[in-house]
Amino acid sequence: MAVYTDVSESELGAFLRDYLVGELLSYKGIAEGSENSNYLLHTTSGSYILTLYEKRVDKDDLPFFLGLMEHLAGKGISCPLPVHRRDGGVTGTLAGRTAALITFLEGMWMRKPTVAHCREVGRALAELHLAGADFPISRPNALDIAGWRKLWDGARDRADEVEAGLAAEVDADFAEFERNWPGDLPAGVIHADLFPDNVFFLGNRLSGLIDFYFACNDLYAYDLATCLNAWCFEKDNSFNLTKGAAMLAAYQSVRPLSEAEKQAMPILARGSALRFMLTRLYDWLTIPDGALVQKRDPMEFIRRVRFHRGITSPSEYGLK
Ligand SMILES: Nc1ncnc2c1ncn2[C@@H]1O[C@H](COP(=O)(O)OP(=O)(O)O)[C@@H](O)[C@H]1O
Ligand SMILES: N[C@@H](CCOP(=O)(O)O)C(=O)O
Repeated sequence: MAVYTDVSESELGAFLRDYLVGELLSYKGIAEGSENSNYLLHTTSGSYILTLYEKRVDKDDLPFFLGLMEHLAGKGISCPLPVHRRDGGVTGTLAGRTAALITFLEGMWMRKPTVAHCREVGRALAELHLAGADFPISRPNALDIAGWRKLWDGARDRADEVEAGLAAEVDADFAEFERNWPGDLPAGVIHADLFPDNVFFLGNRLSGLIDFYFACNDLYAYDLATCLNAWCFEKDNSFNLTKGAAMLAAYQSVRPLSEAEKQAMPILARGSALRFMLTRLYDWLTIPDGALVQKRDPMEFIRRVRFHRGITSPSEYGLK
């Protein structure tokens, strides 16, 4: 459960007086998510999500994240909107944390995504890339290779507790990424964490995207590689070629990939898998047992790294 910070009714009531959202009727902590504390609120004017920003969100980045949601929504992307306070601001302080209120999005995330869902996500990701292209603020990716390195420095000594030999394996990957990571591909605003729990559906139709708190400027194809990792592997860790092909074709129906982007897909997918393995590993080793958050398995993503290491052609992802 991701509620790191408790909020009392009186504190919340006082916080809401700065907004034009009516009277608080009820609120409860949301069990899902892992980065921030989230509450679902019902007021006399409707439903809202209250987010209290925790450790991985730098408060100076909030104008980027919240401004991006407004920008994308203005371009027709279905995503939450920050609710403005009476004084025009979009953040306040609650229970000692910076906090924001955002609009509630209808829909639910897919525990078992199908080919049709993967297709919808491919198209939505490309639309997001196009819609974000003229967003005026930029934010470097804090989880680029240098950011991975910092996580690794904090986890390496204990990595072999998770699997014998993991430290040496990841060291070798780093050496290759630091030598061969592509730098000159098309780049712009990316979501950077478009996993199934961040995409809502009503039936088979995508109803919206949430959780822009890793969004940044980086390679578009890297964002697509993250979606391949997040959506197109089965529970037994096998890659589902039909899902991959559907996602990639749908993406390209909106934003065709250049030949260089296609050729870079194996290393991008492998790097993206390592990035998620590292945040998971770091959390696995540092979050105390019994904390109210569901820890995610780092091994799921080292298996993806291994899969991508064996890819010799982008066509093995179903890329045309
Ligand atoms: N705008 C929204 N509308 C409806 N539900 C939301 C919204 N934002 C978040 N949620 C709910 O809160 C959960 C956690 O949100 P998320 O942004 O993924 O948190 P975290 O950043 O901590 O991972 C989501 O899985 C969803 O159930
Ligand atoms: N998607 C990441 C974890 C980030 O959690 P989210 O709830 O903010 O999407 C992973 O699977 O490791």
